[in-house]
Amino acid sequence: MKKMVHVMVGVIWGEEQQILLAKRPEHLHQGGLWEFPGGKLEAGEEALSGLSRELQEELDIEVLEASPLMDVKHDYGDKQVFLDIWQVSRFKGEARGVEGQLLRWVPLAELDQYEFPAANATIVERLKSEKAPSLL
Ligand SMILES: Nc1nc2c([nH]c(=O)n2[C@@H]2O[C@H](COP(=O)(O)OP(=O)(O)OP(=O)(O)O)[C@@H](O)[C@H]2O)c(=O)[nH]1
Ligand SMILES: [Mg+2]
Repeated sequence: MKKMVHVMVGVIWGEEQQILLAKRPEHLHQGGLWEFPGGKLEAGEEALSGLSRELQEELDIEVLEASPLMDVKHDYGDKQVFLDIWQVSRFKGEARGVEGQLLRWVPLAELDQYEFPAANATIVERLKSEKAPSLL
């Protein structure tokens, strides 16, 4: 059986209800597509710690407030992922692409215009059916 990779994924909300997207470098799995920042949970690591660590490493921001949104399992054939998706409603610092990745703040209504890995379709649907956390 293929092993399932546990991935922490952050839906990061900006002050004007935009969401932060990052472009995956071409050479990586699902490269060239847009994604929500995040990465693999390490052995023995708590979910929120893993999310905070990944966002610190990739974006140089400090997560101040986050809550679980949903889980998505997806089999890419070459790789099976368990996406553990959290919404980040408050953070400290200004996000930058530490690993050279392109970043873009995208209004919810424009998410459809971006190409995501297949597993992300259900996340985008879910976000479009909801309002930004600060408006709830
Ligand atoms: N970060 C992120 N990963 C996603 C998304 N959707 C999705 O299918 N994935 C998959 O989840 C896995 C995440 O791995 P990653 O490459 O970001 O992991 P990482 O940051 O820890 O990098 P590493 O390879 O250096 O350990 C990839 O297989 C990627 O294709 C998403 O929206 N965000
Ligand atoms: Mg990553």
